[in-house]
Amino acid sequence: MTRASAAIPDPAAFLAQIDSVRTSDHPRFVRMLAQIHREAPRLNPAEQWHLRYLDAWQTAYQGDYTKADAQLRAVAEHAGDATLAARASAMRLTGLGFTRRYEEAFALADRLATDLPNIKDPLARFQVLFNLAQSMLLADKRDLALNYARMIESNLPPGATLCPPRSLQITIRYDSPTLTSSSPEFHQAIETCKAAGQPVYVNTLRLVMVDTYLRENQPAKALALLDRIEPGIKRNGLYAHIESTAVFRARALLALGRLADARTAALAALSLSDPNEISEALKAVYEVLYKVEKERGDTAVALSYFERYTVQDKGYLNDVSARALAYQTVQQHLLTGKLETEKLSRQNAMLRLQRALDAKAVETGRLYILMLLLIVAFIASWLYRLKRSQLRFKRLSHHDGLTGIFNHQHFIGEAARVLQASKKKKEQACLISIDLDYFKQVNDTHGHAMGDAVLKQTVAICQQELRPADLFGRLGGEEFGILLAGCSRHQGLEIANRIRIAIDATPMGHDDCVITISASVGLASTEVSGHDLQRLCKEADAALYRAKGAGRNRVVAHAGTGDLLDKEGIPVPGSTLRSGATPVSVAELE
Ligand SMILES: Nc1nc2c(ncn2[C@@H]2O[C@H](COP(=O)(O)OP(=O)(O)OP(=O)(O)O)[C@@H](O)[C@H]2O)c(=O)[nH]1
Repeated sequence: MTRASAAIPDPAAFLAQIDSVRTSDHPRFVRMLAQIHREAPRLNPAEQWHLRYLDAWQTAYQGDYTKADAQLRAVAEHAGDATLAARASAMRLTGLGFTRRYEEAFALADRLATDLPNIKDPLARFQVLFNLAQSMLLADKRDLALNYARMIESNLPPGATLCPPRSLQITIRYDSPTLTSSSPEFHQAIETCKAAGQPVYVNTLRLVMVDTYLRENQPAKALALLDRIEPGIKRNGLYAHIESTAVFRARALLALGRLADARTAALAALSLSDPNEISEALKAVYEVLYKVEKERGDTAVALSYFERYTVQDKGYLNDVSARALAYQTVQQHLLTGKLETEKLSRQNAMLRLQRALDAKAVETGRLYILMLLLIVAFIASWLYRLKRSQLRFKRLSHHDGLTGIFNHQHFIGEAARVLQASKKKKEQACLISIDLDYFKQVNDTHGHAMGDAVLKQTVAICQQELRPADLFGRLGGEEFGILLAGCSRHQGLEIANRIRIAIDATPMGHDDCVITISASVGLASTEVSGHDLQRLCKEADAALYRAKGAGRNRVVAHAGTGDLLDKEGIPVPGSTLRSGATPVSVAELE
């Protein structure tokens, strides 16, 4: 929608301008308001709400506080503009006071006071503070009202003058004995507002001055001042001022003894208000009428006015106590609310603490479980290592470090056990004793390392000829023992000779140094020697000794006739046991 044809080129600026002349030039305010209303359909939503606020303000200005309150509430709740909402709420405070909705007024005052730090717009802040001061005045909390007035004074919005806070301070001190018609601050406030071009404030202060003259029993001065200010008051059209002017005029005329004029003025004042309402103004009007009629001697009419006066007086007193009560009630509610909130927040804190404790307990529990698991894992790993080293030590204590086969001690122990079992099962077994020939020469010629390599390779060759059940051990330097379980003497001789041949035939040593070596073998069998290990050892050693003596590289079996093997390794009774080209002699033992 275009605004090219609009008479008001910038509605927002125009609205701001209307806003600024509300009290300084009220007739212009009314004219401008009517002007922008003609263009209302062209306004955007924000401008519409601003206009509605100004309409509400004017409604309150004219004295229709109930209607104004509904309008202001709509602005506060739906405008979606925090500043305008604060201003509308501030305006509502005064109207709620006038319509005697004191509890609502004080509750709203409290909300606004709490929200004050968030109200950043200087004009809105000014308006909130101003109306808060007035609501405190309503509750007869003059000290609080003065505090708000001073806050306004020390923090004026741009373009504002000292007029509003100064006149507010005078209003707050209204009725106080320290404020007289000659108090300099009174006159200074009037001058400040005059200089600021604020006729509404000037009139407020002058009306307070009129009332002060009346209280000081200076009715002539009061009347003179009223005569002077009445045209301006009528021009500005502020209902509260018009009503006060009429009432003060009646009071002044009565005090001057101008009974007929006083009566006329009082009836004029009465016509401005709803006679059934309770107000300070009506109370004053009925008092004037009662006194006028009494002076005139019309007792019946005087009595009827007196009755209305007492109703108003009582009503007014009730109203004062109602305000005080409402204030106390709101404070009590707020206090209860605060206590309730504190209680709730204490409970919340307790709950939070409890939750934190529970969480800590769970965490501690987890920590304990973790620690326990760690301890268990540590113990398990420690036991595992212990077992492993036990096994290693056991193995080391049972086996020969160089070749890995049983050491002498373990071999003897195991051999005794196997022989024992063989004896029980009535099985035969053979004990073979192997000794490498001229091994010293290997060490001397090729070094100790070469000797070790030969020993290991000899073991490997022997193992190829053995069965899993056979026992194999290193009995000394280059001497080995084999116990063949479940083995006849002939079988034993075959195995012994295969071992001898294999040793003799296998080149040993390193890559760069290869040698051949032979072994002499002695054999004892349970068939001849029985199952006693000691005897078997002794007789196998003796056979070995004989093999060495007979020229080495041969197998000699102890006793019996099948102890000699031919060159193919077939046992031949009485023949020589030898291999390859090496001439070997065989001795038949015993
Ligand atoms: N390299 C090495 N040599 C060993 C080991 N144990 C013993 N010997 C050596 O084996 C040699 C055994 O020599 P001797 O008892 O004289 O026997 P031999 O030289 O084999 O002669 P015969 O048995 O008579 O044929 C010694 O020189 C020992 O030092 C060992 O573990 N490693």
